[in-house]
Amino acid sequence: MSNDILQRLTETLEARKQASPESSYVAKLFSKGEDAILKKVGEEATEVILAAKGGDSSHLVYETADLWFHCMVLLAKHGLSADDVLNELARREGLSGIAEKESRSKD
Ligand SMILES: N=c1c2ncn([C@@H]3O[C@H](COP(=O)(O)OP(=O)(O)OP(=O)(O)O)[C@@H](O)[C@H]3O)c2ncn1[C@@H]1O[C@H](COP(=O)(O)O)[C@@H](O)[C@H]1O
Repeated sequence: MSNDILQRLTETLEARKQASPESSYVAKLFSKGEDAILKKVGEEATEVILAAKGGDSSHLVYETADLWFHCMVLLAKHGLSADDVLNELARREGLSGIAEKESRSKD
């Protein structure tokens, strides 16, 4: 799995912060402020649930991409990026490894 797309998208989102609102979808969303971004995250999360219930796997992937994308816009708004989330997941993986080793050593 490659994180290149996340890196490129992160750079694009950062660049959109300086762009004029009418120039692009992301620039317009940034200009509307955090509540507009949060609204999109909420809508896309609902669409993911409906897609999962609908049983069409390609639709589920499509809606999940929309949700991940809007979460990345939200992270960018807060000066964060996908890297911060990946680091948190890596940290948890490390923790779960430690917990697993601890439980094995007790056996
Ligand atoms: N990955 C995405 C991406 N995923 C989803 N979307 C947009 O998110 C919106 C999804 O919302 P909806 O499904 O509700 O559709 P909508 O009715 O058009 O949305 P609203 O106008 O109601 O907000 C659509 O307008 C999609 O085009 C995205 N827009 C942009 N990107 C990436 O962001 C980059 C920068 O985008 P621009 O700012 O448009 O250049 C692009 O190069 C892409 O890589």
